[in-house]
Amino acid sequence: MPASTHLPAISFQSITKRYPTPKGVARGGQAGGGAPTFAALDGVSFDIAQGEFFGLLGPNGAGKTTLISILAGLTRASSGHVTVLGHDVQTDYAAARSLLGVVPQELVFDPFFNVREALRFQSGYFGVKNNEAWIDELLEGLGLAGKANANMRQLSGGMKRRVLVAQALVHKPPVIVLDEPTAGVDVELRQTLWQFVLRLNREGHAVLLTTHYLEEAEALCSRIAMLKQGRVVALERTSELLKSASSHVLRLKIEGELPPELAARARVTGRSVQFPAQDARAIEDYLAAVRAAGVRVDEVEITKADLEDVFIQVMGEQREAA
Ligand SMILES: Nc1ncnc2c1ncn2[C@@H]1O[C@H](COP(=O)(O)OP(=O)(O)OP(=O)(O)O)[C@@H](O)[C@H]1O
Repeated sequence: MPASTHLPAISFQSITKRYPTPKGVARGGQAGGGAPTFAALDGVSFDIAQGEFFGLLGPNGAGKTTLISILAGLTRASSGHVTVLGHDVQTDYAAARSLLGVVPQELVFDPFFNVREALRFQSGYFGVKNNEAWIDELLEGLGLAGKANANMRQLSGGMKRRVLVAQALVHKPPVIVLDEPTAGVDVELRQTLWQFVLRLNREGHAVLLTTHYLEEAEALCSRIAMLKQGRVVALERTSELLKSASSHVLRLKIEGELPPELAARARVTGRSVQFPAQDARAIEDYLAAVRAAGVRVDEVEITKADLEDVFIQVMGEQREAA
């Protein structure tokens, strides 16, 4: 990799982004006495190292896409700086952009090209010549080889997403940004995509991933930042985050409805409920409380906490603190 190794792949330095407050929303304050605004991002700072696989997580509206838009130079921060391998995304845009491969959330494509042409065009945009060998590798690695001559209009949504990934990687960027790349995507594409991205990561490419699939983040990311209402509320190695959570989870399958005070402490998915449980005493207490509420228990399981449990715990703590 050409960049000097001590530089972070990405550095977010005190990023704040203010938007006008939509009518009827009570959130936020006033910037400089003008129209009311709210902070979609509020002093966000963290670095991603070269070669790191980093996860950016947060509920809807937390500010993930806004942060990525600022990184990609599509949106301007109200204050703060972002650098990509030392290049500022505002003052040194061309250099920063050429080091980034951004896979956007939305399916945007040119309907007049076939797949190979779209990739050649994108190579030209980045000034990369004689790129056929890498384009072939992208087509192969992303399961697109059979569609190389298909027009973009004829592709299914999943295939279009593969092309978007290939387009973002066509200039072999050292920093790869994936904004919810697997939303609504089938198992096969997920596996193809992760295999290919993991290969690039092993070869030294840094990856920034946003996803709502926490099991993917847990499996792939070595470090994770959690955003809530524009602020970083957790920034840790994934292994440390998992250790910090309640060590176990009591999972029950129930018949009936939990009383609200118990439901508020559980993760409820239909008939399945899960309680964070530090020790055997907590497990006994939850079981007794469920029984006392007259709710029938059909299945009981005690398992280790996963990233989703941590996420719910961190977001819950933030809610209580607020
Ligand atoms: N152009 C805009 N004008 C005004 N408000 C905006 C604009 N873009 C985003 N927002 C607001 O900023 C906040 C952060 O939005 P953002 O899309 O970054 O969240 P997100 O974490 O990516 O959410 P999701 O998981 O739903 O994609 C939200 O409250 C959103 O409504």
